[in-house]
Amino acid sequence: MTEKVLKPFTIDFDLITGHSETKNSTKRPLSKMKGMYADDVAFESAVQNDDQLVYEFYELDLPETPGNLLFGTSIVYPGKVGDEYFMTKGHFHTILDTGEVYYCLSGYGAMLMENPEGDWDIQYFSPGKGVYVPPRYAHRSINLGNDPLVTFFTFRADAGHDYGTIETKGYRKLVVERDGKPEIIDNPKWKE
Ligand SMILES: O=P(O)(O)OC[C@H]1O[C@](O)(CO)[C@@H](O)[C@@H]1O
Ligand SMILES: [Fe+2]
Repeated sequence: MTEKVLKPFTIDFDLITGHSETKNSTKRPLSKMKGMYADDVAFESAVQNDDQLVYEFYELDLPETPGNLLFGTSIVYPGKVGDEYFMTKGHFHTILDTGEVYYCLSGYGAMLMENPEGDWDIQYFSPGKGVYVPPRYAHRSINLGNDPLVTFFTFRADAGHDYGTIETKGYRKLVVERDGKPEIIDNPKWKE
């Protein structure tokens, strides 16, 4: 079978909201994030209450081959579960040796990263900041502000997503609000 030749194309993403008027986003409400927040009681009551939309992202339907790049915007809404800020699930890439670039369009937040060797890091997003996620690092965007955190991302199209590791082990660190400010703490649920 011959591969379809991909033609150049252009897509719109709003610089503030991150939304496209021509594409559909994938939506993750709280109920899709069971077990990911430290406070299970606060989580269950928030799901029962209004099951808020935590984040959504645009990922284009491109062939997942090594030469292609997946790209789009990610929008994490402001909010908390207990004292833990709204965040994405986070993932490793199935091809672990994959880097990814994020560029912040609007809002304020952070990218929390950790690798299988036990190193972890946090980099902060504000408009105009580009964050590099090196190969081997799981990554999770966290909204630390009062407005949506909007980023543009791109990575190799064949990288794949590995959620299993994060779902079973969690992240080593959490970002919670203490005295009105973000603080990084050890995740009480983290398993070696
Ligand atoms: O995989 P998660 O943590 O649900 O977040 C999805 C985000 O990650 C990406 O896969 C980019 O790494 C985007 O498609 C999207 O912004
Ligand atoms: Fe990624």
